Amino acid sequence: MLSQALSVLPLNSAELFSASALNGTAKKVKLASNTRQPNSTTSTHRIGPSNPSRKTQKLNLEVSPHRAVSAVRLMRIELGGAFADLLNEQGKGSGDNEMGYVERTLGFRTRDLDDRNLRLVTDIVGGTIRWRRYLDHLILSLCHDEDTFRCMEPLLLQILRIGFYEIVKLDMPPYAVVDENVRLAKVALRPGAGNLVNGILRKLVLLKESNSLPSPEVNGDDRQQARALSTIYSHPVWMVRRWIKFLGREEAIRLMMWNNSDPTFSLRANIGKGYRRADLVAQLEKLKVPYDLSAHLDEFVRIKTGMQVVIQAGLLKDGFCSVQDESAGLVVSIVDPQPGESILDCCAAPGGKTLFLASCLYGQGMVTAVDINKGRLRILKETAKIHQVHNVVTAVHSDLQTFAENNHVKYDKVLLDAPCSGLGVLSKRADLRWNRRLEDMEQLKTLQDELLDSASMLVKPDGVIIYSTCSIDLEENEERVASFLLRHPEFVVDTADRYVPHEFVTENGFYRSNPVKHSLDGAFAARLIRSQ
Ligand SMILES: C[S@@+](CC[C@H](N)C(=O)[O-])C[C@H]1O[C@@H](n2cnc3c(N)ncnc32)[C@H](O)[C@@H]1O
Repeated sequence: MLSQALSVLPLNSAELFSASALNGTAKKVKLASNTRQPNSTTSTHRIGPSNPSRKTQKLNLEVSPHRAVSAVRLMRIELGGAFADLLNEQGKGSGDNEMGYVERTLGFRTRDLDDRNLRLVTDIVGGTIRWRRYLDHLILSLCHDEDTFRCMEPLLLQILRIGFYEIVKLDMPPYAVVDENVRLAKVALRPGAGNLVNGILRKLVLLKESNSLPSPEVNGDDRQQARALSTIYSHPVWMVRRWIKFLGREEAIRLMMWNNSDPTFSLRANIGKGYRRADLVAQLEKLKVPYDLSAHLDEFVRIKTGMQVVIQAGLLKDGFCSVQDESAGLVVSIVDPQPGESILDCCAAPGGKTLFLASCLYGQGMVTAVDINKGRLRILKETAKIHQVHNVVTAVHSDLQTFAENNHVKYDKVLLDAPCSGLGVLSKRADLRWNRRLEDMEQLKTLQDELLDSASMLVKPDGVIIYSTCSIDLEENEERVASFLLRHPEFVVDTADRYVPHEFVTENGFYRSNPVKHSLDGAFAARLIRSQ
């Protein structure tokens, strides 16, 4: 299925050792030698009894652990498209699991990551990915020639990107950054790699200190201007061109700046388990995590920092709360679930909206959660149990089209949270901008139309279908709805005004959150009533 082909899958380790990080070309690369002799500070340790299965490992105390882990994680992401944020890994354990990758890639382990190091890894990885195009522009301009850049080993390139990001965007003390990254290159690769990093980073420091970092001129025709902006704001050219066309240049720039900013996260108190926002707030205060109450949704709070603390306190694992952006919570407001209703969630996994919908039923009614992806559906089922809403959730593993053809039950409400480009969530999904291609948009639109047709077969007379995406793209949103209404005149728009604050309602009566205006992820929903 196209949707599966477009999804971002974690990297398998065999690929890690055979694919090229550069331009997606499949050439054999040597990341680091596993036969390297231990250097003077590399000692052999048996890691404690907490994991007896571990064999003797080389522990390197010389390199800074967060840089080594960041470089390896960056390679994994670039080579395989894994998620960039720690939320997708299991809190503290993520550093531990990751050490296996570090050892296989670099030939040594580092000290285990403490909380501070974990935060640094998240910041460095997220920022380096976001700014990749801009950083590469700087690196290229400081390389001896273009070939040096194009043929650079993946690990060396990541070390340079980290150094450039730390100096240019984090304004860290430059000579400490140079020393640390030179050491990493020397130990993980070879002395000559360290010399190269030293030379290039020192040139960068001089340019920065004299305020003369090279920046492309924004002039020429539309394409040339888009190219320059795409380098300055570090986005793919096709996205920049598309946003300039649909949003205008100034708004496109504001959107890119939002995408490059540190993401904020929202937490939803799990009412299914009897917790209210006041309980969540009490927990956050106990943990000293700063928060803001959501202005739009009763059970939500926003946090800018402290996600690690929340994870480690077990609030997510125990089902006390969920991470859910308010923009997604507002889609559930558009569904307006009521106790006793039968609701079909067509593309449900991993279940963010299903769980919120189910908790609003207070034990009466049913959410049928369909998804084509078995693994993601398993997560949905497990989380429904933890959240104690499993009594009102039925999970069905199926292609929606097959389900619609074979299932004769009709539902009061049908939510189609369609597979989409994710262009509304680029601030949180740092790597996504580099994985999307213009060609994806056409394929996604076809899939969205097909899924809408299937979903519409499952709505009762007078029932409602809600079409939603986490995209800000007109063609995936308004245009899909317009095209659906032409094919299905039996549906009419029910304006979103009754369900969400007016500031989120478009002139056509749809729900739309705008990252720049609302400081939330971008999302869209249309509520359509079946008249016959
Ligand atoms: C945007 S995600 C859904 C997110 C989910 N609603 C949530 O809030 O967590 C889209 C989902 O559509 C599923 N999907 C894609 N094609 C499908 C199909 N033909 N039938 C059923 N599910 C499909 C994908 O597996 C994916 O889980």
